[in-house]
Amino acid sequence: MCPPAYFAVTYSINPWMDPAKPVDLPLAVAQWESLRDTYRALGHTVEELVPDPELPDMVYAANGALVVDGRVLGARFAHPERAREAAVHRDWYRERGFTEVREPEHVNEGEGDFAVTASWLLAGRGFRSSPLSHPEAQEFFGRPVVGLDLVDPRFYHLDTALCVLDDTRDDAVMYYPGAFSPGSRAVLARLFPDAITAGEEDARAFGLNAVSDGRHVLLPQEAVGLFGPLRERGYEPVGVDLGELLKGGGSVKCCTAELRG
Ligand SMILES: CN(C)C(=N)NCCC[C@H](N)C(=O)O
Repeated sequence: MCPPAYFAVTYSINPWMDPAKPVDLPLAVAQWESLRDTYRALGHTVEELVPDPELPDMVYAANGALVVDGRVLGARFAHPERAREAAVHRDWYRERGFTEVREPEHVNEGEGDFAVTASWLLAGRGFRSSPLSHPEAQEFFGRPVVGLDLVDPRFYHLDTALCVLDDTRDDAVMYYPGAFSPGSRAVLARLFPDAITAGEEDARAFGLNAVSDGRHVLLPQEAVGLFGPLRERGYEPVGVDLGELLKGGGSVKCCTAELRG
């Protein structure tokens, strides 16, 4: 995770960002710290990246890379405003002893557009990551990639529309069908017949931008419609308030890069 010490909305690269709407920075920091402390209270280790004053979107750490089995596919950002973040992440992994760190050829925004299930890498395209990043990831990780077309600009990254609930025992996900093309919706229905499907209101509250450890699911507290279906499937929803971070177009998952292996 990366503390939002310099978080601000000074440009607009997604429909949620409005530079005219002020950000309450102390509140953003408090909300972020509460998320970090919740992870720690649940027994997870949290590492912190050092924020850069010139990179206001760095708080969305999930965009910096995809890590699977200890192999790191770095990011290449679609917008110049975020381009310099990619090297910060790659350097962090190298300094931490990760030896397989790849600087990608094609645009990919890390876990923003890649989700890891037990069987596949799900990969979003349409707004940010290049379709060419999909075969690049498949080759690098040796895992089958399932490409999914995003069609609603409000849900510009895969992780704004789909959350993996369990990536070990089975392929459990929740998603918002309206974010995907008809063909991709059919693929999701075929791969995940038992998925939780979210309505538009919970999707707009960024309820799919959640993090699951296989038991607890941390998600925006406003996504109330997802709490019941999660409990029915044996998960424990943990609502968090990240209202200030939503002004940049991200929530729980965007703030959390997962280190797998
Ligand atoms: C899933 N993740 C990581 C995200 N959706 N990231 C949020 C990025 C927000 C940033 N202002 C941007 O537009 O790039």
